[in-house]
Amino acid sequence: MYNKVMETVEFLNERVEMRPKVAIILGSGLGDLVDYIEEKIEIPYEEIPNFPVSTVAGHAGKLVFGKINGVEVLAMKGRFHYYEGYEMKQVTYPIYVMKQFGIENMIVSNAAGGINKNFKPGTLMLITDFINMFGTNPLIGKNDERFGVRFPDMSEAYSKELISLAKKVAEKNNEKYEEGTYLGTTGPSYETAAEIKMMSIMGADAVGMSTVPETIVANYLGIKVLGISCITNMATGIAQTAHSHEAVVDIAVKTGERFCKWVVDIVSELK
Ligand SMILES: O=P(O)(O)O[C@@H]1C[C@H](O)[C@@H](CO)O1
Ligand code: HPA
Repeated sequence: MYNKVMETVEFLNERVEMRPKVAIILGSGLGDLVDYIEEKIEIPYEEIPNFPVSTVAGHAGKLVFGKINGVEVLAMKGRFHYYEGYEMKQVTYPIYVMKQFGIENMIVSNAAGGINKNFKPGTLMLITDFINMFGTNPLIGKNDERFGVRFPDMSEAYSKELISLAKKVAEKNNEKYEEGTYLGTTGPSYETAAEIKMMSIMGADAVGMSTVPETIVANYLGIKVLGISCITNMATGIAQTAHSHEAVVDIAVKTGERFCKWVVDIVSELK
């Protein structure tokens, strides 16, 4: 895997001159953030050696390099989900590439179902911790010490420093947010009411089908992570309405402007 990652990095080094230290992974319906990126260089995943290709509606599938208020960034418009049939090593492959490319801070976002009854569709939730319910871990397999240690610490899965920056920025700009624990599960079926009841007892505030594998690998590699969930619907049993991915994307797009403004303000402070 190490050689494959280096081959991908070499390709990117040849294609772009920028050397961003900040990466942003855009969740379902949140891809409009790329409109805030200037001096864009876009590379579709299919052109990138060894990169998987995204198959989900609402996920475009390209790397976007550029600047936000003068800060160089690398955005992933379209991520890889375990339920698409990828191996965990494929789902998290871009994070390995980011690390070798020089990324130090990663902002990871998602659309999620709200379990905390104080939330409503359109709530932006700062992720303070995760619960891994994928039933597997992206680091399973022989460990390559060039990447990280066998038993990585997860006591600060989401960087306290980045969380406090995000809060400071939100308070300064009157941006409303909540905080909570994100529970990641495989999907692709949405949860049953009984599962949501269990997840609530376990301490989850929101549920989704991504983010946890990327966060585990980023921590393993020594990349600081900030996570933001866009609550697109109340989870099964909390709201009595049936779910659809179209409705999830619709609410994410509608919340997108507030999400983008917050992320732009955070990135601008990461000079
Ligand atoms: O990529 P994210 O986590 O934002 O996408 C969520 C989870 C599923 O992929 C999909 C369900 O509607 O949206
Ligand atoms: O209710 C949900 N469950 C799982 N993933 C989701 N992504 C958006 N909403 C949801």
